[in-house]
Amino acid sequence: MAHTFGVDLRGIIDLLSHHLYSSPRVYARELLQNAVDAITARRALQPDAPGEVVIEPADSSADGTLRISDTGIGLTESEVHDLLSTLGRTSKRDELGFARQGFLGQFGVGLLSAFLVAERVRLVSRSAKGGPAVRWSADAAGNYEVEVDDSARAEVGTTIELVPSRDSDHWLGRDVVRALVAEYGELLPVTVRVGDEVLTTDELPWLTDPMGYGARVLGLEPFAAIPVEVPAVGLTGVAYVLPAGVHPGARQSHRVYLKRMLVGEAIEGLLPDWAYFVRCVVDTSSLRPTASRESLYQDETLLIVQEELGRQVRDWLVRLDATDPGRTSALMEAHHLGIKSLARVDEEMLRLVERWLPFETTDGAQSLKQFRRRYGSVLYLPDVDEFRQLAPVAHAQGMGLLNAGYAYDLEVLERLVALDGPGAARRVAPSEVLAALGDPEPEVERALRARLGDAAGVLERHDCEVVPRDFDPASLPALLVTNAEGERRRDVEQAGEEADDPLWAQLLGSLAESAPGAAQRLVLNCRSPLVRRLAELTDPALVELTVESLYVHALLQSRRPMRPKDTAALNRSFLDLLDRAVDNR
Ligand SMILES: Nc1ncnc2c1ncn2[C@@H]1O[C@H](COP(=O)(O)OP(=O)(O)OP(=O)(O)O)[C@@H](O)[C@H]1O
Repeated sequence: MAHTFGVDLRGIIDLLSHHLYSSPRVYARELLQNAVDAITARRALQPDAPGEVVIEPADSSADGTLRISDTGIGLTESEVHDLLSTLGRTSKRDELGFARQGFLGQFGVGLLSAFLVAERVRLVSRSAKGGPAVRWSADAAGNYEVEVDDSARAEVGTTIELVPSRDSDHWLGRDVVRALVAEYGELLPVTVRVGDEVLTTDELPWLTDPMGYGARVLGLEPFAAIPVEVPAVGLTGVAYVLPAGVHPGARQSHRVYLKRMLVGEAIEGLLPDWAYFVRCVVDTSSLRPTASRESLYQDETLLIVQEELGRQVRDWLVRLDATDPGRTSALMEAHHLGIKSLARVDEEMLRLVERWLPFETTDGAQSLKQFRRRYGSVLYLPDVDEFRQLAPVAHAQGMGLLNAGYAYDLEVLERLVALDGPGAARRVAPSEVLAALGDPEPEVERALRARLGDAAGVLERHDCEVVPRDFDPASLPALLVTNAEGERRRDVEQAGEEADDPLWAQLLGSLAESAPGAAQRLVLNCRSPLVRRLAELTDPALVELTVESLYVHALLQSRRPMRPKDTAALNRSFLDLLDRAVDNR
């Protein structure tokens, strides 16, 4: 024997309220949507039919119920039985089950959302197709009654009445209803009134005053408003470029209308990730909403839209560059991360970055283009600290260096090389910068080396070898340079010192020993008066103290993290120097 499923309506309402919709507030949207759809259906039969929705909030009606009336197509008695009393039944799908063009609804569950705030829903309707007026009344337990009553209503259309459930009065009061209708329905193509107040506007506000509207919905003055459209999905709107201060990790949140009904104001996925500094406001006729109607279905079509909108923003950037260079440079500075990330794969964006984006260089902030013009090729260091350490030295020798230590810098420069050839940019090793430094006067070097015998213990303790050189600025006495291998060895050594397990410490120790030569080079500047005086010292203890102090100072300058051994050296040398200074008074 065949049976049909029994459905527990309370269970379904609980499911909707707790798991599908984010808040009972959606009841207002669902009722509005049904009213607008009914008007759309009627206009298909009678193009000149009136189109108006009127809402009477519960606190202004005599019996404390909320009423929403429309001049839509209405329902016949058999439609009431068929559509209102069967879950999932809808008039908005065709025989094949596809959502019908022009309608907002499609699932056949929206009316149930009325039970999120009402204990009883009553409907009175007269169909444009003829037949007597009907009444339908249902409670949240799933009991309903239908009654033909031709005197119930004279005009074609429908009135729905909600009897508030316990603790839900505030959802049906004027202030909340007004706010909800304005939020969801402001742009609907029919007149919607709450009491006497019309809440809909005829024009799309982003067409009449794009910047003003942007400031209103974003809460800040946009940098620019770019008109966008994707005709294939009936999408039109504006992409707002935000002013400085958006975090690249910020979630995208776009304001999306579907057939002029608000889906949400924090919809994701409308633009590619790189465009994190752009917020869209769009209306679309055919992107798919999820069943809660609070977000968009992440399907192939949305991906195509994402790509197309990304392209339009990018084209705008290129056009801006041609027409308003000042603004382009301001924009680049505000949103360089997103634009750089796009430049990795897009040649025109790369050229924009090359022309406009300021990089830190030994000649101050400069664009790649300026820098190339001056030096021919871009010599860069891929590490911010290394750059900061070597920049003053390189600059004093007339060598141009660029800091490529920030996100996407390396990839941008590699792409520049791929397009313009190997001469465009090249990574330099710190040793190359050192090679550009001059040799010291032989007698100064000889005297210095003779003194350094007294500091052998200190140098060994810090795995450091001294290289005397002659360079500007003379005020900089020492420079500490590490190679990657040396850095690794320092790490292994430190791990060995901290390891509890002796076997592990031994293994780490043997790894550290395997690399030949000292891990660090302390480049002493023989032009510095301090280093010259070091060469003339006679007290071995003072030589040791001076070398260790120079080492610690150079380490601090290099901004590398201090290890426990380094902190101990800093304390020791500082206190010893202080001691001597006080003694010499
Ligand atoms: N105001 C109204 N005027 C005329 N018919 C209505 C009205 N409200 C609801 N209906 C009918 O009841 C059906 C069920 O409505 P319901 O809101 O549950 O689902 P839907 O609008 O079809 O889809 P969705 O779940 O996506 O909202 C509708 O398809 C429509 O035929």
